[in-house]
Amino acid sequence: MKIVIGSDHAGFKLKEILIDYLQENGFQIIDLGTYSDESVDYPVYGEKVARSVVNHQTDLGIAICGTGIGIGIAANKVPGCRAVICSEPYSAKMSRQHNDANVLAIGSRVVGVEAAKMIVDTWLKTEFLGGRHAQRIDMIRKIEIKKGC
Ligand SMILES: O=C(CO)[C@H](O)[C@H](O)COP(=O)(O)O
Repeated sequence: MKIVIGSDHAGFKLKEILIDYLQENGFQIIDLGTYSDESVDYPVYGEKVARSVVNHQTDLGIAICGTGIGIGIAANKVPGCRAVICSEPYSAKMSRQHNDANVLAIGSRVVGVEAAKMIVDTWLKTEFLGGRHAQRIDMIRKIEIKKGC
């Protein structure tokens, strides 16, 4: 599975740790930056990660900023992106099963490294259930069309 990952400066260190962790576990990683802890703007990286997934260059995306909130909001502005901001594994699991979330946003200032690994593990191994949930995803897509996205 090909995973795209991106962060701002606040998420940089956690991004590097998760890249090593995921590569050790057999995932192919595309790292869209940032590449240091010099201050940058999270919307740039949220958009990059979301576009990579929505354009099918990668299967799923991980986006990290200080809280996960800003980068998750930015990612969700890209039509077709369903980013979820998660700080515990239950929501990570449900976001895949029910919402077919395609980007996971994590707050490096909110969750510790081991918790982040657990959230990522859960999210990546859980599959979308389809059925009634697929109809609801279709309704979300229709909202995007209505907005003229
Ligand atoms: O969490 C974030 C957005 O939701 C950012 O990482 C955070 O706002 C960056 O803050 P600073 O520039 O003070 O390091």
